[in-house]
Amino acid sequence: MITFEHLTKRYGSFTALDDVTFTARPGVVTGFLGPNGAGKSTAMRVVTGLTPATSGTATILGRPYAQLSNPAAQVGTLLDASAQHAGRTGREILTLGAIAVGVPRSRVDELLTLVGLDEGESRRRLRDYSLGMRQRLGIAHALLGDPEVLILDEPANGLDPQGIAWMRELLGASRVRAGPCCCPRTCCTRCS
Ligand SMILES: Nc1ncnc2c1ncn2[C@@H]1O[C@H](COP(=O)(O)OP(=O)(O)OP(=O)(O)O)[C@@H](O)[C@H]1O
Repeated sequence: MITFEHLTKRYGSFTALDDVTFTARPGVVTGFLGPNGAGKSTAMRVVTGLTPATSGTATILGRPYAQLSNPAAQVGTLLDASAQHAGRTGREILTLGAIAVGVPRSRVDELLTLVGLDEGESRRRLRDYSLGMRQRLGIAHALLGDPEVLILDEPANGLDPQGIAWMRELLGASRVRAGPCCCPRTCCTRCS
């Protein structure tokens, strides 16, 4: 569960978040929608402790991120798929992550398979990855500790259609669809 209570974030005189209150419930995929500049990424940065709030609170599983007892097993984040050392290979990045959070190296192989980065691709450097490959690696990184909560900022950005379908499956989107689809297009994935 993620909870925002009266969260406000100001950059100087500019208000990026203004008194935001909501709860993202467990077992549900909660989409965070809004126009460019609405403050979506800012909210995710605040709840993951990367940016301090001006006022109000943001908690994960009832605690601020910094007070989580075992953060990797509690929350996985993908906020910027390119925010890794560009000279490291995908496998090196995941292996370093696995060491940092204390999970076995076998988890790296499991996740590389899960996200579809095969042996050849996992040995290429991040700077040579496409955006979609970076996203896949970032998702693997977020899943390292098998966390209870996932916070993903535009995770489908750069994924091909097959990748988007895979992402929907991964997030269990089919389990949380509410109501019948009213889309008149036969190509709509909700109708198929
Ligand atoms: N470090 C910063 N300093 C000043 N202003 C910032 C900073 N970070 C974000 N902002 C501003 O806060 C507002 C919200 O930005 P944010 O990146 O959270 O929006 P967003 O909803 O994620 O947008 P997008 O859909 O384009 O990704 C924007 O107007 C942005 O310019």
